[in-house]
Amino acid sequence: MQTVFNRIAIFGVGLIGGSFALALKKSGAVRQIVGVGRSRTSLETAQQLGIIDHIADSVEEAVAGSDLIMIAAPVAQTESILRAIVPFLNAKTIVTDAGSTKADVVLAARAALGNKIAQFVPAHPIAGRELNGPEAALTDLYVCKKVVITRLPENTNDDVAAVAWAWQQCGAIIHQLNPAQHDAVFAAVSHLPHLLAYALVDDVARKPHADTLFQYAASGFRDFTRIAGSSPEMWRDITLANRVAMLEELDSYTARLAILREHLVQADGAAIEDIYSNAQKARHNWISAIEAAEKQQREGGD
Ligand SMILES: NC(=O)C1=CN([C@@H]2O[C@H](COP(=O)(O)OP(=O)(O)OC[C@H]3O[C@@H](n4cnc5c(N)ncnc54)[C@H](O)[C@@H]3O)[C@@H](O)[C@H]2O)C=CC1
Ligand SMILES: O=C(O)C(=O)Cc1ccc(O)cc1
Repeated sequence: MQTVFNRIAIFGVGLIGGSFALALKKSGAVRQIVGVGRSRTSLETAQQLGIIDHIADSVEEAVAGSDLIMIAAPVAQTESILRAIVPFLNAKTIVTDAGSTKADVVLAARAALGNKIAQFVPAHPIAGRELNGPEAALTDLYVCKKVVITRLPENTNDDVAAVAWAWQQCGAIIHQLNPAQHDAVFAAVSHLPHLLAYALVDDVARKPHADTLFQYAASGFRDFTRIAGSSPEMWRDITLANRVAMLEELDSYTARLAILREHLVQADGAAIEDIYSNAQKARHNWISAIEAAEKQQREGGD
């Protein structure tokens, strides 16, 4: 059984790092949280909001006295953050992350940490929203949400258990995948949908009559494009980091669109309805499965 963390350092105190901090504080799983970031103003906001107890004056100060380090910055920052950390890393300190992609993060960690790689336990909370920064952080963001740990062969069971325990204190449910499986899954159900939402809003916004279109856009457009309100920097990094898997999903989706387009050219209502019905049935089944799992979770079953 893991004991309470004495001190956790969070690199990137935004939505994800901030929500992790708030949830751990609420559960009593940590004594002190230290924030490190690239924007002083944002760290001061995090401190005023009670998310972090202290703003680190240096990476050395943040790292040397912490038993857990969480990296919750855009994924392309991972290698430079780890390179800054490594000279001060104690043998017992565990480093983890919350990045939305995993194969690139593991490569970055191997390059930066070298023979300290066993101390890095990669993870990804499957929870979030389209808002960013410490103001968007929520204490309950991770309650009943999945966290995927993509453990490395070098990780010890104790270190993986400690990271899992921290997320469980936030209310999360732990899953495990390998990094390639992880990136293939999230290319399909998270990364591609974000690209599509951005593309649709960009397309509409560039039309000469965009104002009229936005004036009449209703809740369907709002639902479909909510995630296009997300951080462009974060999603640029995810898109580039997972480009191979995303290209595969984009090709598959483009092929489906081409089929649908041909049915439209042919005014083939039966074929269009067949695709729509298949999608409607699959979505209903998916929602029912989620609701059943949530009910079981609420009722404490397993
Ligand atoms: N937004 C979401 O819904 C989810 C995001 N993630 C992942 O979590 C990570 C953080 O995302 P958010 O919290 O949403 O973004 P955010 O924009 O709310 O927070 C990121 C923070 O990192 C800081 N930062 C940037 N570069 C840094 C550096 N070199 N050193 C230290 N701090 C730095 C920024 O100033 C900002 O405060 C990303 O890797 C993202 O892929 C994972 C699950 C969900
Ligand atoms: O806003 C939403 O609905 C999301 O999809 C949040 C999200 C964004 C990135 C992730 O890696 C995981 C979850």
